[in-house]
Amino acid sequence: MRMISLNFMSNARLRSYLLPEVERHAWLVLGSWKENSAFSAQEEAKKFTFNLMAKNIMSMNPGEPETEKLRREYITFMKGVVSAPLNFPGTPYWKALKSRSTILKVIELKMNERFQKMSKGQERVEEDDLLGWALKQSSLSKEQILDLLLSLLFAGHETSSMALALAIFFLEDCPKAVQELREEHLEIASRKELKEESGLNWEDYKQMEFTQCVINETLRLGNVVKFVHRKVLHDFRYKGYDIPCGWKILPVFAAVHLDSSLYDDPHQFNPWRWQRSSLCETTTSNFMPYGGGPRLCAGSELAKLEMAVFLHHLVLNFRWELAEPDQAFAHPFVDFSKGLPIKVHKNT
Ligand code: HEM
Repeated sequence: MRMISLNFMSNARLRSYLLPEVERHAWLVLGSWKENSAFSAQEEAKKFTFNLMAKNIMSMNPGEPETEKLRREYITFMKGVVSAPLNFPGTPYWKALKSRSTILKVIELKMNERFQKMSKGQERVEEDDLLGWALKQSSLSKEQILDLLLSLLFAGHETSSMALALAIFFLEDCPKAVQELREEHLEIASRKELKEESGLNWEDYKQMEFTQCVINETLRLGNVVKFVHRKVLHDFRYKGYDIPCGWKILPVFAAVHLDSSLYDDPHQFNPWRWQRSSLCETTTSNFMPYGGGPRLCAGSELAKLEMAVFLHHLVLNFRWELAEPDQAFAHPFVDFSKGLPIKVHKNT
């Protein structure tokens, strides 16, 4: 299943297929923003990443009733994922279980429809999605495919939308970074205008150097995934402590990312720290927002691309401010208590 995910988000697919898709979905969301009216930036970021995933996993189109229903079910599901396990009508846990089974039914329906089409040779070119790929892998059972699609829909939109919301939040408080970001993207946009090109390409993306610093700093300070679960496979000794085989351990990334011996002034949003070459080389031990080892995030390159492309159009087209004060908290997933309400003004 990991191999299918990795192939689906391979470098070649990112360049040729997913980049234009990401840009199209970013525009769909940003194009609907209304001047001077307050809305939840977190919800908008979720809409962007969810629609992108739903389209590329199961060819579900943004805005269509079934896609909207699935998105709403997902929101209910997420609200109950970390609630007390009280399974009686009305509790968040009960609602989450109901939503999970509705989501699985929708995926199963899509799977059956596709299976029928494939057996009749009626598959359409635009349905070159993850579901199609998974069905062609005869080694996967129906349950495994359901599990793969559900996991990717979850892994692929909750984290990157939160990272994007955090970037919007940190940047709002750092006008100098917004200014530098805007200059970088204006340069890319004017170069494209000279060449009479439309639509971002891979070379444009590779020019987004300061943007990558903003993304790194957002992930370091925001800690979208604070820790992961691991099981100890053999006895080992760490810093004088004996850790026995079979124990569960939680490597806490946030502790590393906010360690003042590794990062100066670690609670400060400072994207420029990533411009220093020594830190740019730091990937595995000091900076691990995508985890590490054999379970390293399969979608890290897609996540970076999503954030960079969204930020490109955001800074080129809008200025924004918080419509009311809000704060990110971890419970244990990072969330904004008010959904990060913002107001935008179009750049003239
Ligand atoms: C900023 C955004 C993201 C962050 C911070 C993030 C973080 C992580 C982390 C920490 C893990 C490791 C979990 C563990 O070791 O137990 C992980 C796994 C995973 N992520 Fe991401 N992720 C992001 C975006 C994405 C996206 C966009 C996708 C897919 C479209 C994705 C797909 C996956 C998958 C499939 C795994 C499981 C890998 C495996 O177990 O083999 N992630 N992610």
